[in-house]
Amino acid sequence: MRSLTAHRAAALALAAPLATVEVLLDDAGGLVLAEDLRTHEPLPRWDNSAMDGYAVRHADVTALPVTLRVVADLPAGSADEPVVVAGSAARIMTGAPVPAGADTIVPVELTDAGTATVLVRDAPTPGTHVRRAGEDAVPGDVVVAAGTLLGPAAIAAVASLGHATVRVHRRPRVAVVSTGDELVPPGSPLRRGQIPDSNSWLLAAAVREAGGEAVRIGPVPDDVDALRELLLSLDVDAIVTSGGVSVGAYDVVKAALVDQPDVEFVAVAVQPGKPQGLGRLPDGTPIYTLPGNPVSSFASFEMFVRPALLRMRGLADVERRTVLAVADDTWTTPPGRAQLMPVRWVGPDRVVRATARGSGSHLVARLALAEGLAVIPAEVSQVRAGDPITVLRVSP
Ligand SMILES: Nc1nc2c(c(=O)[nH]1)N[C@H]1C(S)=C(S)[C@@H](COP(=O)(O)OP(=O)(O)OC[C@H]3O[C@@H](n4cnc5c(N)ncnc54)[C@H](O)[C@@H]3O)O[C@H]1N2
Ligand code: MOO
Repeated sequence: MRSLTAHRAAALALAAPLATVEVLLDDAGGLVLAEDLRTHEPLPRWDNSAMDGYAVRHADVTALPVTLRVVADLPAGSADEPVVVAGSAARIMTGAPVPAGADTIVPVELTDAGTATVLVRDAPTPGTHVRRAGEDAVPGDVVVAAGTLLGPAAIAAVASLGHATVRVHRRPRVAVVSTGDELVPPGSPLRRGQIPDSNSWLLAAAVREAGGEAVRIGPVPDDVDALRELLLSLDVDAIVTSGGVSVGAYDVVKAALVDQPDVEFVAVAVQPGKPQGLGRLPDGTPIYTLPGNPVSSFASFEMFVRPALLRMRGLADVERRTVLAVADDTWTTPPGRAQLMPVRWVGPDRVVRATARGSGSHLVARLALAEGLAVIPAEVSQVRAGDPITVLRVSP
């Protein structure tokens, strides 16, 4: 059996950052920047006021109180260029350029708020409340680096540089194909033996949550030739299938792809998720064939597909944040296989199994309780209450 780590590496190796496109800033959220954005100007661009008040020469406000002549009125956005000479002040609002001659801002609260003259009752130390040009960034600084996920803060930084568009990696378009003659779309009546297809919905939602665009196909019947034709006709960046990869008489995905030279089927030392396939179709499209049991599909997507999609988006860090938690529960794990146990939090750092039935790969209803996936190494045979365990956080 192949180790969990080795199969993760093989899955990731199939992925590369996708081509880049220029998008409007309004459409950039959640995409990954494809180029370093440097500033050519100091940021802030000029010294400006941090307070509504008066721009003064500090030498004029050492003996207090003092009355100064108001020589200008400077709202934010003012293009005026007054000069503050001895005995004068400029009324100034937060964000307006500090006029020549002035070196200190006196907040309005320390004055009589006059407009022709101003009585300054108290004053801060020299230079106070002046936001200096270049204190955020200086010309040549990389402000937003290639590979940055464009969240609200990064988009603000891009906008502050004055860019209306950005070059980003395309989102992966991912086809999700669920297979199995027993499956019908949710909402359809069920005859004996049939169940609703939940995996194509699970995987499509997981693709979207990983920042991809999902093309949900299915459920498709166990027809080897039709499935092969379908898989080879898809024009997408990656394909994820569910079901049909173990050793059953009707394992359609395996049968449809067994002749593909660049697709391999392996047993991975992990529970759930043992039977796996991956590789490339003749046109180079990466394909991940996940086992059909719903918890296996969930855990396999998390382990093998999600990191690959993140890499296609242009991210360098493709790992989930892990939490070192304490088990508040006791369970056994399969010998010689890593275990991926759905867990939920019962305290800030304490977790229990999402369901007392554990990591059974068919427990799709109780999967809804999972907030994390505990990764128990293959060499551990039992988790006891109080043991430290590593948990991937799969919900916010
Ligand atoms: N003799 C053996 N049998 C099995 C082995 C084995 O090593 N030897 N491995 C078991 C393990 S582990 C897994 S995992 C499953 C994987 O099987 P497949 O990937 O071939 O999946 P199917 O047989 O198609 O389905 C398994 C199970 O999951 C249900 N299913 C499938 N697709 C969906 C879907 N879209 N939505 C909801 N549920 C789905 C399906 O009805 C089956 O109950 O094989 C074991 N067997
Ligand atoms: O590996 Mo299967 O995914 O245990 O049920």
